[in-house]
Amino acid sequence: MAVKEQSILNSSGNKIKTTDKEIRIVGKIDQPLILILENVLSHAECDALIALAQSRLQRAKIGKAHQESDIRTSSSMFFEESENESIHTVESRVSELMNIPVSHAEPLQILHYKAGEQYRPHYDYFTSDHVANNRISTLVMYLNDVEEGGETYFPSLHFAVTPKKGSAVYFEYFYNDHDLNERTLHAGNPVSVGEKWVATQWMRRQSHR
Ligand SMILES: O=C(O)CCC(=O)C(=O)O
Ligand SMILES: [Fe+2]
Repeated sequence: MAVKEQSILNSSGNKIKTTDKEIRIVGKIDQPLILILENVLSHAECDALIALAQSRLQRAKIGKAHQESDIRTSSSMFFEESENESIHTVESRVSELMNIPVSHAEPLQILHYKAGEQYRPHYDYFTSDHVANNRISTLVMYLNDVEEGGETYFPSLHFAVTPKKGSAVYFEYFYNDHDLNERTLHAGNPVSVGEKWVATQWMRRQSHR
């Protein structure tokens, strides 16, 4: 059996304490490390992020050419770094939780899916050969409860995470073993009923800001 690779997060025990929150680990896969986390954001913080994002949403643009694409049919926006008190609080907590300095963080992204919208299976890391400062980990925070559908789905692991307001799924893909990284392939399943709001934090290997 291969040697277990080091993970970024210390996930022993059933909680992770940050300066201002006690986050509960309610589910876990080991290799690659995937954690289901509760109490990452308060309901008030979820509502505030949605309200701030709502007016600034554009049709999701992905890829170098920034074309609209079927890969992701949701709408998205990015907050400016620490653009206000609540964004700053969330960024600081998330960086503590993910055990990566905030200087490695990409801008916090908000995604909004309406019924029928989805994000097809993808890797969060860049797969081209010469990426100098690739992504290493992701936190997807759920800002609302979805009536039906909209799970975050890991097809290689046959594992689905149901969105729950204030909860999150964490995963990392900085492993030397490429198979482990590839197992983090994931999708946002189509929303069947209702809508879905998430905030995504991607972390880079080195400073990005
Ligand atoms: O909406 C989801 O459940 C997944 C979002 C996602 O994969 C991403 O933002 O990279
Ligand atoms: Fe993703």
